[in-house]
Amino acid sequence: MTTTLKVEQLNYRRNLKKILANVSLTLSGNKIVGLLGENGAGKTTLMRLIAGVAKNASGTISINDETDPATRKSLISYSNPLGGMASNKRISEIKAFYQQVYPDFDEQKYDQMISFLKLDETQRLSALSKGTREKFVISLTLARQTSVYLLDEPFSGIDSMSRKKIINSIIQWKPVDSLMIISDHYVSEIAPILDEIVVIKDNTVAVHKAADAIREESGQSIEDYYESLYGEADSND
Ligand SMILES: Nc1ncnc2c1ncn2[C@@H]1O[C@H](COP(=O)(O)OP(=O)(O)OP(=O)(O)O)[C@@H](O)[C@H]1O
Repeated sequence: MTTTLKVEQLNYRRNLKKILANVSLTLSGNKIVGLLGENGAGKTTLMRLIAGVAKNASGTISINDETDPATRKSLISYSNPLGGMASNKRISEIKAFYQQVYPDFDEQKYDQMISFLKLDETQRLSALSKGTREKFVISLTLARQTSVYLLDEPFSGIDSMSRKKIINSIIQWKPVDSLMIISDHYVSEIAPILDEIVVIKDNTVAVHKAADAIREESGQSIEDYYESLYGEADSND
């Protein structure tokens, strides 16, 4: 079944500060969507709201017309940064925990990924470098077989060679008919795998376009187009 994620009239404040306003977005089909925006634009917040980790927003979020938060959660694999895990836990123990909690966890796929990413399962969380920890989070997130994947800056600490390797492999790890949303500041690196672009600017969705349409209509690369949104006068927004 093709996945449809619908966000309607989402408004979210934190400590009285407006973070997201009137966010409406429909993403549908077997796609990889780039979620772009400056630091503090609200990308993580939007992912956390979609994933049901952040609460108390007004508006509705549905996946395949399912709005119930618990059902929605079961359809989403979110790249949780493992902040709640005890740092003395080994990779193998955290994987076992994921397997227990998520019936959709595909062990074979996980094994393929940790071998591809050369992770040592005996290492403790506290001993992992930033990049290695991110590789582990990517493996855990993509090992689940879900309708929606939310990858929040998954490669920020990963060295450039591994990053390219992972980006090139994401298409084969992503289940057919699933929807994947990736936020990243390395726009030129992820651009080749993106089907659509969503830009969060001034607390809302400023752009939602197909990547090919951007290239054809503007004659620019995704990165140049994205940067041009900030170079021009705000009267264009
Ligand atoms: N725990 C928090 N308490 C108060 N405000 C917060 C908190 N976390 C985020 N915010 C605010 O919410 C806004 C959006 O932050 P968010 O982390 O969603 O941005 P982002 O687009 O993901 O940024 P980045 O690219 O730097 O990761 C920012 O103004 C930020 O200051």
